Amino acid sequence: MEIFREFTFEAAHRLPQVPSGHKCARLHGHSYRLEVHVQGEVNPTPGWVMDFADIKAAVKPVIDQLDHYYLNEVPGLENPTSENLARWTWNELTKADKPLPLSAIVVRETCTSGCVYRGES
Ligand SMILES: Nc1nc2c(c(=O)[nH]1)N=C([C@H](O)[C@H](O)COP(=O)(O)OP(=O)(O)OP(=O)(O)O)CN2
Ligand SMILES: [Zn+2]
Repeated sequence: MEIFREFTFEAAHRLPQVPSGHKCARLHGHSYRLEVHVQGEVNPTPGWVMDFADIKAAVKPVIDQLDHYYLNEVPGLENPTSENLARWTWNELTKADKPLPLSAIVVRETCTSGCVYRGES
């Protein structure tokens, strides 16, 4: 079964590789929403795949690197598209001592735009 927890953070960015005149080349900000999806068997005793609190604890160091930062200055996020942010988040989470069994990372920049990353290269 797959479970997820949603996180929010505020951050500024600009997209340095967009064509000349594109609005996203200008500095602007988003109230980002980040979903971390985890997959596993349901342990019958607690009745859950994993405690949501354990997902929150694992993701906190990642959110701490993003919230109220200028994403272009975060190492590895020099071109902070949703796609690159999703892949970067996945890579950060898999570097942990006890990595989460990730199944997807969802990044939403706005209410209507976002990206789903499932670990593909
Ligand atoms: N594939 C991607 N396309 C775009 C990305 C991205 O990360 N991946 N990012 C942007 C910009 O960051 C932009 O701020 C968000 O784009 P958009 O959905 O166009 O946002 P708006 O709120 O400005 O949309 P409107 O409905 O047109 O007002 C752009 N593209
Ligand atoms: Zn943007």
